[in-house]
Amino acid sequence: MIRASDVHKRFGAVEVLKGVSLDVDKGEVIAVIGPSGSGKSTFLRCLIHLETIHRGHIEIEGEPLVTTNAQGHCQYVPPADINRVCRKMGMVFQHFNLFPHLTVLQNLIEAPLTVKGVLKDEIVPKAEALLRKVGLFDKRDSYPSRLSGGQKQRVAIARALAMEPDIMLFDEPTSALDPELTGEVLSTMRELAEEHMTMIVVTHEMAFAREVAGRVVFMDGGVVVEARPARELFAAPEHPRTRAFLEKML
Ligand SMILES: Nc1ncnc2c1ncn2[C@@H]1O[C@H](COP(=O)(O)OP(=O)(O)OP(=O)(O)O)[C@@H](O)[C@H]1O
Repeated sequence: MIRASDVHKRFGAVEVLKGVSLDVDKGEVIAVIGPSGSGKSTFLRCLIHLETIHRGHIEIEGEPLVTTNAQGHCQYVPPADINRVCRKMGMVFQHFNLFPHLTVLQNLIEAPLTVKGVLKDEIVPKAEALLRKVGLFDKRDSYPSRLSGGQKQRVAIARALAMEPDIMLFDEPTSALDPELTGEVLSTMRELAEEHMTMIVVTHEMAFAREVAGRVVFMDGGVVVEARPARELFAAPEHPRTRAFLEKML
């Protein structure tokens, strides 16, 4: 569950998020769509504290990450709490961000061992089960450089899942892939959605947004223009900007 309200973010003098609000319930799958530069990735990165915000409130699974008082003073919770709150989320990036010097299995177990202090005997079978789930058990001992882009991204998803997050954030997970490799990644994500994982997916894959997301958020110019059930938004966009964007994309 995520509650984000009135989130503002600047890079230097440029305000790229101008009061973004979004509530995501447990088990919801949200697709965030919109033109390039509209602030989609920045918003996602703010949710998991890869970027700091200048104003607004963010609450993850009922716990505050950052609040803003009546005087407009923005305050994050203490660092230990930031880490604990952010560990409730896993993130998958456009460019996979796997550790190149570690094998596939080592990539999966690294954070559970070092960040969570899970015992190796406990995490290895879990990691192996996750690799089976994403269809890559046979790549257990391979290094990332030997994998295709689609395989790397499925490892990245399994690695995020190894931390047992409540929420998964995906930042354009198929944008760096050749078109023939996007399907395998999208079907892994579709499976997660069917298992009722709470997911926010920043994507240019309109078919995925329409078929898998429960709700679609259209962002433009650093604001949420409309956020509605996927079927409704695609069938009858309310805002002219949404309509113009969809006409270009579909
Ligand atoms: N680290 C940064 N420093 C300065 N400006 C940034 C930084 N990151 C993003 N921006 C700017 O913020 C704006 C929003 O970028 P963002 O990546 O969030 O957009 P987006 O909607 O995800 O775009 P795309 O679909 O192309 O990925 C852009 O103008 C971008 O250039």
